[in-house]
Parts: sequence; C-alpha cells; structure tokens
Amino acid sequence: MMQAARKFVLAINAGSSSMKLALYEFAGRTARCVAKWNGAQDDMALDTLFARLEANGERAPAAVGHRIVHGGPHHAAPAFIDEKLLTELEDAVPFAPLHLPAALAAIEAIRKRLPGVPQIACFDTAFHTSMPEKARRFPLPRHFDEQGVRRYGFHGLSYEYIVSELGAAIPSRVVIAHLGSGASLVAVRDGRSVDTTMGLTPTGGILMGTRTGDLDPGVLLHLARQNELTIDDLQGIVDHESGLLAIGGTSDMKVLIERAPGDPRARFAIDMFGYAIRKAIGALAFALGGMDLLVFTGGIGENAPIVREIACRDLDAFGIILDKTKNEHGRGTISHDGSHCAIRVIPTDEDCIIARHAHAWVEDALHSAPT
Ligand SMILES: Nc1ncnc2c1ncn2[C@@H]1O[C@H](COP(=O)(O)OP(=O)(O)O)[C@@H](O)[C@H]1O
Ligand SMILES: CC(=O)OP(=O)(O)O
Ligand SMILES: [Mg+2]
Repeated sequence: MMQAARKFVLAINAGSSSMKLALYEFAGRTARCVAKWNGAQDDMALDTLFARLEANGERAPAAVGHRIVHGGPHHAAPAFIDEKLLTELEDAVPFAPLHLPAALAAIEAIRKRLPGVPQIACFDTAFHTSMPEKARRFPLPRHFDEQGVRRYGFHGLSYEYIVSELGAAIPSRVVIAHLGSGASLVAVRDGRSVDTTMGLTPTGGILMGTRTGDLDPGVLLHLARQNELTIDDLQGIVDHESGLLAIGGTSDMKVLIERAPGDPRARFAIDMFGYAIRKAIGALAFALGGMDLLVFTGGIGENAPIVREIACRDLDAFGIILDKTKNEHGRGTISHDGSHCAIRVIPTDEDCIIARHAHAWVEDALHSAPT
C-alpha cells in the first residue's frame, strides 16, 4: 500500500497574553503534534522556532495557519492570506487591538523567513456566522450595522474543536464555557452557534482577567465626561485594568485560588467570576430552550474546580447538578448521576484546529491546481 505523503504544518496562536506555536505532522488527514512552544507576545518564540526549523530541514512547513481573532463581517471560512486580506486585517485592528497586532507581526515574520509558504487565516469569528439576526444585531441606528458594528463573537476555533471532539453524538442543545485569559460562552444548537456572550470586540461578555466584559454603556459616557478621559484612556481601563485584576488584585486565576484562603478580595473575585458565568449559562440555556450538555474548557474551565462549582451552584431545580468528587477530579463527565444536563470538562486545542484548516487548504489547492 502506498504511504500517505507526510506534511508539516505550523499553527500560530497569537493570544492576548501569549504567543503559542505548534508544529503538526500530517500523514493523510491524521495529525500529530510534534512540537509546541509557548512564549510571551514579545519574546523570541518565532526566532527560536526558525532556528529549530532550519536545523531540521525536513520539518519545513508546507503551510502556516494563524489564529486571527477578528475576521470582520465577510469571513465564514479560513482564507489564504494575500495582499487584499492583509489590508483587511490591518483595518480590523481597532476591533481586536489586544490580538491582531501580534498576529500581523507573525505573518510578516513568516513572509520574510519562509517566503512562498502559504499562510492561512483561521478566524475566531467564523464559527459564529451562523448566529441569527436577532442575536447578531445591536439595537443601534441601522447605518452602524452597515458599518459592521454588530455581535461577532470569539473563541470560535476553541468552540469548533469542542464540537468536533463531541462528534456525531453531539446533543442538540449545548452551552460551552471557554474560560481563559479571555472568556466567553456560546449557545450551540445542532453543532452551530446561535448566540454568544462576546460582541463586537473581545472586551464584551463576562468579566475576564483584565477586561470588564459588558458594562452599562452609560458607564463609559460617565467616565469619559467626569474624568475627561480620551478613547485610549478608556481602552486602557476596559481592556487592561479591569476584570479579575481590578476586583481581586491579579488577573491570574491560579494565583487568586492560591491566595483565596487568606485574602477576601481574591475570594470575592472568584465568586464574582463564577456568578457571571452562572448568569451567562442561564441566559444561553434559555435561549436554547433548555440545555442537554454544559462543557467547561480553557485554562480556567479545565483547571479550576471552584469556578465550575460556583458556576453550577444551586441549579438543582433546573436539573443541573455537579458531582462534587468528579468536579474536584476535573476530567471528563463531572455531573451527578441525577443531573438532567450532562456537565463535562473537555481540554480545548485551538492549535489543532488551525493546523487542520491550513492542511485542508493546502490539500484543496493541490487537487484544484491545473495539471
Ligand atoms: N491549575 C490551574 N488552576 C487554576 N487556574 C489555572 C490553572 N492553570 C491555568 N489557570 C488559569 O487559566 C488562565 C489562562 O487560561 P488560558 O486558556 O491558558 O489563557 P490564554 O487565553 O492566554 O490562552 C489563567 O487565569 C490561569 O491562571
Ligand atoms: C478572543 C479572546 O479573548 O482571546 P484570548 O482568550 O486568547 O485572549
Ligand atoms: Mg486563549
């Protein structure tokens, strides 16, 4: 039997607080992660990677996939990064200023170091293009909607991964809570997004490490007027100085949990975060008309039993019951046998989805190329 050709694909995930790189080897459609590097956005992660790639020529990637947090209104699928798309992404920077500049820098660096290697944009917003208009529209004058001011939703690559892990057996009504540095929840009906907590930008939704999440819009008007703040001042406040950091003294959930026994502020921040998640679960479960499965994922969702416990507390009346022991253990199904709604912890893997998309693009391009 002929062996499937082996190909290497590099996945780049420029998040708000880190740069994650992962090299995948594909044999046919089967992917295997062969190396991972994590670094701060501004460190030498890419340089280290290139040195290793050069030292090991056979691992030169056939394609590079990027997590692009904001795809604007027109991207429902991964896309080849050409000049036109680059310009679009540059124009979209104000929609995701914490994420897009790092992704654009990585695209540029790859162009210089690996010219000719196709780069594929994988959009966090794409998963949510299935949302109905009533979930997508903001109640603003129509011309703002025409300018693209609407709910996009994010963490779509993570949600896509969870949906693919659930496979054909996915229940009809699922709520997924992606809880990391950025955090959002999505309502999924029959495998497709129907509503989500984040909005135009990843600043919206529930409170996060350093971001406010949704605020009464009057708060921004009041702050700006009362303190004569500029737009940049406001952005610094809502994106960098708020959330868990403002409430609990650090944006890092692991540290908050360590401090909690002797630090009432840390305890309060954890409680407030769990409460925000519980409210969001309620809203999305009602939007779906019920919930068959609740999934926790992301650094906090996967590793912080106390957050899951608060998020599911006192919901017995709705048939949502955690099993205390299973929750502490934190792997697989964590709902009580008597719970109507299954509750699961599923580790996410955005890099794997990025690599799969970039690989699929290369395969399509090969098969559609004139012979
Ligand atoms: N063992 C742990 N216990 C509690 N929180 C954790 C643990 N490990 C990671 N976290 C939290 O997960 C968050 C980071 O999530 P992650 O999904 O890795 O973020 P990013 O969005 O940067 O990829 C941080 O708040 C971190 O403290
Ligand atoms: C969209 C978003 O908030 O991403 P991250 O969690 O990686 O910051
Ligand atoms: Mg993340």
